[in-house]
Amino acid sequence: MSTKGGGEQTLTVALRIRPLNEDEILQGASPIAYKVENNMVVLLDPTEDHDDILRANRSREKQFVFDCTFDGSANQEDVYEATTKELIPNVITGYNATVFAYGATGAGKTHTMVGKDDSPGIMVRALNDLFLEMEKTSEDMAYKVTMSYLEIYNEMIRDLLNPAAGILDLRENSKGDVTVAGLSEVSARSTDEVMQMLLKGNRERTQEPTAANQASSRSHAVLQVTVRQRHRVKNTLQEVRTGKLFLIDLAGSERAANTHNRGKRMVEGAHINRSLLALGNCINALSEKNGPRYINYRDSKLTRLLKDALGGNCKTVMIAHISPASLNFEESRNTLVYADRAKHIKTKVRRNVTDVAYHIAQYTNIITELREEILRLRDRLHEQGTASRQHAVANIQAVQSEVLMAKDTANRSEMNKLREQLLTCFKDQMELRRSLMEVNNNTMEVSLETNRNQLIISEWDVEKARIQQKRENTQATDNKFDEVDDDVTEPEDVRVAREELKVLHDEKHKTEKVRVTIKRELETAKEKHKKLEELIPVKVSNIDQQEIIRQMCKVHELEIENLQNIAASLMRDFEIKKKDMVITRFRHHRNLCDEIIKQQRDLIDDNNVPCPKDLDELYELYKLERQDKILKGDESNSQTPSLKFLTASGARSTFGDGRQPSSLTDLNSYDDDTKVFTRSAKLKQIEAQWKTNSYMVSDKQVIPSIKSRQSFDDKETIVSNTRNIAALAAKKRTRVQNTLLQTDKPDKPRTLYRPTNDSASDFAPNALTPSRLAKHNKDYGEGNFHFNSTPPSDDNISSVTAVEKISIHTDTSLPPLNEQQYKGGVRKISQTETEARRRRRSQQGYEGNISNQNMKKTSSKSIGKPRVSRTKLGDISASGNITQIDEGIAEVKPRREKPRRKYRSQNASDSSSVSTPQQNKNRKALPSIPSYRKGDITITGTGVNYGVNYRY
Ligand SMILES: Nc1ncnc2c1ncn2[C@@H]1O[C@H](COP(=O)(O)OP(=O)(O)OP(=O)(O)O)[C@@H](O)[C@H]1O
Repeated sequence: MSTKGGGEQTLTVALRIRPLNEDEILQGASPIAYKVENNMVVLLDPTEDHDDILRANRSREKQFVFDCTFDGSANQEDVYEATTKELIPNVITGYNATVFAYGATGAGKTHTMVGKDDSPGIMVRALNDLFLEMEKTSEDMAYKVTMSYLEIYNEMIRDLLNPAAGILDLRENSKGDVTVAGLSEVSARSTDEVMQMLLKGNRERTQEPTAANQASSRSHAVLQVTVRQRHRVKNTLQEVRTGKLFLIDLAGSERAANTHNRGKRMVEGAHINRSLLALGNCINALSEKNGPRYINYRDSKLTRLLKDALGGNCKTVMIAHISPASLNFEESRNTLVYADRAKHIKTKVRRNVTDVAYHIAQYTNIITELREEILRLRDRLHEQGTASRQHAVANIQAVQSEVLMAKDTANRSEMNKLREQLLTCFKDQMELRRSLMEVNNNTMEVSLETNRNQLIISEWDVEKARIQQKRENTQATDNKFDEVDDDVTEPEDVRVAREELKVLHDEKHKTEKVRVTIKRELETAKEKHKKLEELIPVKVSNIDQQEIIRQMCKVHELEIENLQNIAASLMRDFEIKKKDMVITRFRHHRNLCDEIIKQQRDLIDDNNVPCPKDLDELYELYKLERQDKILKGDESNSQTPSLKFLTASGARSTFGDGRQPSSLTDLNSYDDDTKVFTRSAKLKQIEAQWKTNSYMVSDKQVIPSIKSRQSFDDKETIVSNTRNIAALAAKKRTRVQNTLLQTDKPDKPRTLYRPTNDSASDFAPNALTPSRLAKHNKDYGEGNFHFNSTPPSDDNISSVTAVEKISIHTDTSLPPLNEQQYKGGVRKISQTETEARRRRRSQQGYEGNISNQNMKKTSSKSIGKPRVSRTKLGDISASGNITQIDEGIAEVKPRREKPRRKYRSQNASDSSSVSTPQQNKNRKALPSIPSYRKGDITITGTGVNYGVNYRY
């Protein structure tokens, strides 16, 4: 082994003054040692005798200067930092270093070197730093750390790490190197392992209580740490640096007087003192100014072990300890004197380097180790490369992920924006469409309400004309032609109806304007929607998101379709209700005819009026038809739809109490006011006759029973009229048969009656003639107003075309109002004209002389004509048009009652169902009035709430 570098260095001496302990304070000791500045200590002599003349001029205090001093305020860290820390790097790099604690017993040596758990001493701190320092250079250098821990107790060496080894011997080789034979040298790889071994060794150390120290160390403890350092790469010539660190806690010198030791303790003390004396002698010798003379290390095992530390190749630090108590003045002074001498001790510090020249035989091992090192380094590089590659890949993926996320976020944001815009557009469109439907609904309601008011007005016109006619008749009878009073007070209802018509007219225009505006806005919204849809592929790149938006649009289209279906359904309902209204009207007319025929038949039977065979046959045929219908349920069914409709529609029930008629009698037995088709006064009277089993033959005459009808004396008239009816029936039947022969085809259903052309030609242009009825049915059947099965477009939701069709259709299918009536005026019949008519009728035999000719004439011209039939019995049909119903039975349209009875005049209520020839004499033809009251039908279906859930 050689030593390189370094040089001669003096011993570093530090002094630590511990605080006064409790015992010392109790004994009244006073502090006599003080630290002055960083490296001076002042020791006062507490035994100064002022009477001693010889010492009178001597100073009481002694000053000592050391490399560093510590007083009671210094902690373990301060002492370690100042004395030991700087030695650690030197030890690692191959230098020897020794730190030993010197001082009297109880001065604090063990406290400084070993310390406690909460305040570890120099040993723990130095070992900890040693491993930390090696870690710094572990990449390039390989270290091997071994430690041994021994004590010299009573001049015997014990292995504290292996106490079982017993007493160990010191041996010295030829080079003078001192070793302990059999001392265990334990390898340590970490600080923890070193600490565990140190604690174990301390537990094995001999400590006994003395008077001076409760835990007095009775031995010198030597901890040796050897660090071998070499480069990791081996060569054929390897440099190995070996540094040794000795950490020594000496036993304290003690005076028997102070320790009061006896026996074993006294023997221990003697050994301690002898070894310390040998140490002192060595220090004295080493510190001589003239250079060291012979140094007797062999006097004690302690000095032999410290040979290198004191005078050899070692950086040595001595930490002297003293008590500040005046009681320990002598011990403290001695320690200070020894420490002060030690300052002059010089050592030659060199690095311990061993050059290992390997034998050729070891080359194989070296090569193997080198290869292993290469592999290790490669693996390490690979690991680092892999780790860095993985890190790079992870980084790239993270960046890509972030980019994708950002892109996705941007895309999603675009989609959400577009989606919001589309949703807003959809909602706007739906709102507009709903508004459009409401407007259309309103238009329909306005149309219905207009019709209703027009009817009220037209009926009043009829009523007014009738009242005026009656007055004219009265005045004619009284020959007061000059005093005709045309002033008939118009009822409140009619006045209201006229006002309502004006309001409705304005309302219609306003509604139309709103409709146009809404349509325009809807077109704008649709344009916007179209543009937004075009933006979908541009703004949304994600296919799935595009699909989501497209599906959303599809949902919107379905919502529109749904709305269109609702609108179509409403229109259909509206149309059905209209048709029901018309059908019901004709059913009633037919029932009325049935009733008339029945009563006429009863009259014939009751009076034994001879009836022509043809008439009988016709009647039988009629009965058969009737029974057939009843058997088929047509009779009841014919009522049901309209009744159901009326009840369901929320309007007034046909029979007020919600019942439905089961027969013709039922139909006629309910209160008029609740009926859709109000019964005429005549029908009411007929009902009254049924109830009282009486017949009203004139306005004022009531016959209790048929058999007691004494006043009804004109049997001849009845016979005559009956003959006329029979003749009429025969004629009709002949015509029917002729027509059938001419026009019937095998596949056509046989009809009993067809109007001839000539009679049809006489019909009033607006009356409901058979041909018009056929056309009407055809129109209905062919769906003049129909809805496609395909979803309607916006136009057939929104357009009022449908409503207009309904209006047109309604106007066509129902007997129209006279233009004059629509205008609210009634054509005045002048007295001259009235008289002329009267004369004309007189010439034609209407004045009670009814002939076959007259009857024939009447029958041929009365069909569909808005005029009065002047037959005695036929007066029943005086106020209506004779029309044809599908079974070919002549139906008489009764003059309908007014919608509002309250404005019916008293005179009007007196109208008889069977008027006398006298009464019929001057009667004018009344205008044709539709026999239904539109106002009685409330189309509540058009007011439904178009609740369309708009969700996406
Ligand atoms: N700097 C200090 N601060 C506080 N307490 C201290 C200090 N130094 C020593 N002491 C206390 O003084 C007592 C004696 O110390 P210590 O055992 O270390 O003395 P010693 O010199 O080792 O004695 P011995 O030679 O008998 O073993 C212990 O209780 C220790 O805790």
